[in-house]
This record gives sequence, structure tokens and C-alpha cells, in this order.
Amino acid sequence: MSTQGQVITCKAAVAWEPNKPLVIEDVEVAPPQAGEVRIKILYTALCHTDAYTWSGKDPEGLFPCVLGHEAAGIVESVGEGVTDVKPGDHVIPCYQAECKDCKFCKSGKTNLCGKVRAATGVGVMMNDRKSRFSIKGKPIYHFMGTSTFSQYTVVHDVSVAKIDPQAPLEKVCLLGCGVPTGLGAVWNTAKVESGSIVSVFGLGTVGLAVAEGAKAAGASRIIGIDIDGKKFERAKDFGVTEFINPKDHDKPIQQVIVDMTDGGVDYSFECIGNVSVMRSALECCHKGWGMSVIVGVAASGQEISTRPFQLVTGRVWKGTAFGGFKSRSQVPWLVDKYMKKEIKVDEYITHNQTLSEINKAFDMMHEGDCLRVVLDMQT
Ligand SMILES: NC(=O)c1ccc[n+]([C@@H]2O[C@H](COP(=O)([O-])OP(=O)(O)OC[C@H]3O[C@@H](n4cnc5c(N)ncnc54)[C@H](O)[C@@H]3O)[C@@H](O)[C@H]2O)c1
Ligand SMILES: N[C@@H](CCC(=O)N[C@@H](CSCO)C(=O)NCC(=O)O)C(=O)O
Ligand SMILES: [Zn+2]
Ligand SMILES: [Zn+2]
Repeated sequence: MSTQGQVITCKAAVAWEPNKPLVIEDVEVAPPQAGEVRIKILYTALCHTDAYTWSGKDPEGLFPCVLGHEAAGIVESVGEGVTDVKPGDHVIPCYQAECKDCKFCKSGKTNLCGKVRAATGVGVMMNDRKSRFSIKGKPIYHFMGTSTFSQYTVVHDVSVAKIDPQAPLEKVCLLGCGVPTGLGAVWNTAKVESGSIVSVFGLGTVGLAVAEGAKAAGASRIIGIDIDGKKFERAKDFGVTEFINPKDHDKPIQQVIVDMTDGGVDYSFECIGNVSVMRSALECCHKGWGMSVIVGVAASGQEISTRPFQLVTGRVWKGTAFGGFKSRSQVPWLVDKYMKKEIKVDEYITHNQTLSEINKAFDMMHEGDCLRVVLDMQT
């Protein structure tokens, strides 16, 4: 029986309050309105940004909400005027939209899109500024325009990337956030050249994807920095050539790196979300040209600082969202690269769970050996 035009009641993990366990609820998901797409989510991974918003440290965090933004699924139905996808299409929801028509999209200077950001930032849909999720009539906020911790979700059509139907959804769900962010930070934001010396702070999924991207770009040295020494062995497989544990040194870590690189690295990447490490990442860059890219997301109220002289003397400080990738145009390209075995994805999946085990899955995510946990949403 077709569910098109009907409210669908399904299971979703609801964050009722910051830091309180997620609760699996029967959630009503309204049909998509004009310009919207309802997606059956088959697999979702957990990202540290979900945990960050759940913790209450995200100034944009709203409760109750359905978190989740790294997923893959199949279009169930589309609203009026939606032409780019149809029921049955395999898709990846994209928290960074791409309308191809706004000032941002047309600028040629950024992957940020302005079309729906004002609505997604406050947990509602553009059309009527309301949520499509409810429980017994009580609205539940959307999150990042994706809300993938639900068996069905509604997103804006500008936030849907149509992908190769042959691609395994239980793997390519990762191409919704962490892996593209790391690869793109290197390829799009920093534009690392062959022969460069690179340092990566934080060897989780994002940092390892930075290393993978840097290796592909031909970096001559890739220095991995992490306070957890257990991260080092695995990082070799992703391209890291040297390791530093700040705990093994008395000197500031930036000084250690400057000393071992004849004046500093060409490019550094902060993949943790720690503002003091962001400073170290900038200050380990080479005078005159070194560039540092902030990838990690820092808590509300945190601010970065350095001596302005660091910038006066030629270091450049940048940041990246979704690795600078234009989502609808380039996520399908990343899926194709995975299918051609040109980028890793499977290697970042260390754990598998089901939606009903989501709280356990978050506990796993915080364990040292974990990169990504993928949830099977339909069991
Ligand atoms: N900008 C974006 O678009 C974007 C996209 C995805 C994720 N993120 C953010 O990127 C960050 C990294 O994500 P992840 O999934 O790789 O996280 P993760 O927790 O798996 O990895 C972080 C790593 O940093 C290490 N670490 C922690 N404190 C450290 C310190 N002081 N010095 C050195 N190492 C330290 C940890 O041991 C861990 O290995 C998070 O803040 C996440 O929210 C940003
Ligand atoms: N809401 C937070 C910012 C969170 C943030 O920086 N998000 C990244 C993606 S993290 C994915 O794991 C991002 O793309 N930001 C750009 C955007 O949200 O448009 C806050 O307000 O501090
Ligand atoms: Zn993420
Ligand atoms: Zn746009």
C-alpha cells in the first residue's frame, strides 16, 4: 500500500533534553510539502557533532529533537514541484544544502548555501516554518535539516544527493559527513600540493580522512598528533607517516613540530574541536605561507586566540564546513570514487548496531578504538 500523502508513524530516537538518554518513540512523520522529500532512512552513522548538540553545548541546539546527519536511504515520496528525485531513488541527505541559485551557490567561492539555512538552524521546514515530526500532536524539532535518527525523515529538496543505486547504503552513509569533511578540507579548502608537509591534530574519522586526502595529494610527510597513543598504529593505514603524543613532551606541541620540520608545516588541520589545540595548529605552521584549517566544532562560548603577529608573518587561518564540497553535485561523485575503490569508506566503520541500541552506540563512539558506528534503522 502506498504511503504517499499519508502520515507515517515510525520509530525515531528522540532527544527530549540535553544529556538525557535518547528515547525510541513512535513518531508521526507528516507528508512532504512543496519542495520537500520524505526519505526512508536505512542506515545512519553517529558523528561527534550529534553528541555535541545532544550535550547542550551547541548554541543552535533545540529540544526535543531528532538528531542525526550522516545517513543513506530511499526516497519514499516527494512534495509538489520536486523534480530532481523521485520515489525509489537512493539518496544521501545533506546537512549542507546546495540550491545552485542563491548568492552563496552562485559565488563560486563557497559550498555554503543560503536557501534553507535559516530554517534548518531553528529546527523547522522553510515552507510553513513548522516541523514534520510530532508525537501525539507535540512538535519535535528537526536537526541540521536531516534528522536521520528516524526511520523516515523529511528534508528540503536542495538537501538531497541522488546516488548510484548499486552503492551499498550501509557503507556510503558515511559520505554524508565525516569522510568528505576530512578529504575536502585537504583538497578543497587547503588545496594541499604534492610534496607538502602536513600535520593532523586528532586521529578520529575526520583526522584520518585528512591524512587519506593528504596522501592522495602527494604530501611528503603527514604528522599525526593525538593524546591517545592507541590511535597511531591504525593511522599508518590512512597515510600518517609520523606520530606525536603531546603527553610525551614538555615543550608546547607547536614548538616540537616547528623543530622537527625546519620551521613548521605547510598545512595543519585541527580535527578535535579544542580551541587551545587550534592555536597550536596555527602556530606550528611555517612562517610566510603555512595554512591552518579548523575542522573541529568547538562548544558554545569558546573562542580562538593567537598573537596577531602569527598572521602578520604570513600564516593563514581558515575553516571548513563539509570539507568545502558542494553537496548535491559532489556527494554522488564521492560515491562513484568509493565504488571505483579510489577512496576508503569501509575502513572507517568499526562498529554496527541497530536503532534500538542507539544509546549503547553513543557509548561505543566515545571509546578509543571506535571510528564510526553504523546503525541499521529498520530492525
Ligand atoms: N567542520 C565540519 O564540517 C565537521 C564535520 C564533521 C565533524 N566535525 C567535527 O570534527 C571533530 C572531529 O570529529 P571526529 O569524528 O574525527 O572525532 P573523534 O572524537 O573521533 O576524534 C578526535 C580525536 O582527537 C583526539 N584528541 C582529543 N583531544 C586531543 C588533544 N587535546 N590533542 C590531541 N588529540 C586530541 C582524540 O583522542 C580523538 O582521536 C569534531 O569536533 C566534529 O564535531 C566537523
Ligand atoms: N551549530 C554549531 C555549529 C556546528 C557546525 O559548525 N557544523 C558544521 C558541520 S559539523 C558536521 O559534523 C557546519 O557545517 N557548519 C556550517 C553550517 O552549519 O552552516 C554552532 O552554532 O556553533
Ligand atoms: Zn558530522
Ligand atoms: Zn544555494
